[in-house]
Amino acid sequence: MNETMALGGAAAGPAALAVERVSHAYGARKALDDVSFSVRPATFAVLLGLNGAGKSTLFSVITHLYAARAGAVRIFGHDVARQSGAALAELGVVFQSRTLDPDLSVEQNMLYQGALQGIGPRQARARARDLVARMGLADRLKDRVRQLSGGQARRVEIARALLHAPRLVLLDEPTAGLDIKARADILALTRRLVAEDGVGVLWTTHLVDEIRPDDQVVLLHKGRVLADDRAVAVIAAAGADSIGAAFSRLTSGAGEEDA
Ligand SMILES: Nc1ncnc2c1ncn2[C@@H]1O[C@H](COP(=O)(O)OP(=O)(O)OP(=O)(O)O)[C@@H](O)[C@H]1O
Repeated sequence: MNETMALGGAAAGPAALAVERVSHAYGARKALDDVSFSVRPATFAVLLGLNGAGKSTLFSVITHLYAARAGAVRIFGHDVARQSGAALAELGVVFQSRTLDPDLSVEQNMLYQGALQGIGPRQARARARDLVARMGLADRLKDRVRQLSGGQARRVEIARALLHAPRLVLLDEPTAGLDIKARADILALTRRLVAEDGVGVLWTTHLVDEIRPDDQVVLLHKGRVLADDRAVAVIAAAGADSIGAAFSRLTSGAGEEDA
């Protein structure tokens, strides 16, 4: 039985995300080398890797900004290259760089996204209000994004990514640059989406303290998947006593021939 089946069971319908033998290169530089893993629905999965591991490249392939040189990506069974509309309808994305308009209000940013997604204005307004409230920002709906803290703006970005009710959300280093409290808040809110709404999450980070024992961890290093299992199992398989120690053990020396 492979790890994917162990994590979710093979008979439970399509994976929220299936990355199948994906490779990508920038010229001669291999950024992703035969990457495969999957994320079951309603699962919090962590894509863990150091700078340059290939995490952002993988996000670009999953969101179809780049066409993979080889392999396929499926979102709830829909191939992102051949059934992009159906695949992307199930997907919400929070990119690493800030993408809100600072001069528009929180609500205007949300409604703009609603228009892009083809959601009617009444429905978009109601959903925006609900999601912003769930992110703990009900009283900031009419404020300009410029007036928010970095953590609050991140929460708006998460709310915006959820506007079209996707069942899979990708977050690329969402806590980068935030203080400890803001990081913890965003992590807790995102975990709640998994537990209460059944959203599948792929959370990219290089910070091992964001990982819980039961989380799925996909360890990406120099474009290759070195481990894919629950954190406790990754720790045990590496003969380590923490995910940090397992990470160090698994990555030391691995893939040096490509450096
Ligand atoms: N546009 C590009 N052109 C050429 N090489 C690139 C480009 N983007 C990324 N790379 C290279 O591909 C590899 C993977 O980079 P990528 O940005 O995907 O990693 P990452 O894990 O997201 O790192 P970070 O945490 O720093 O964003 C690196 O060696 C990087 O230098």
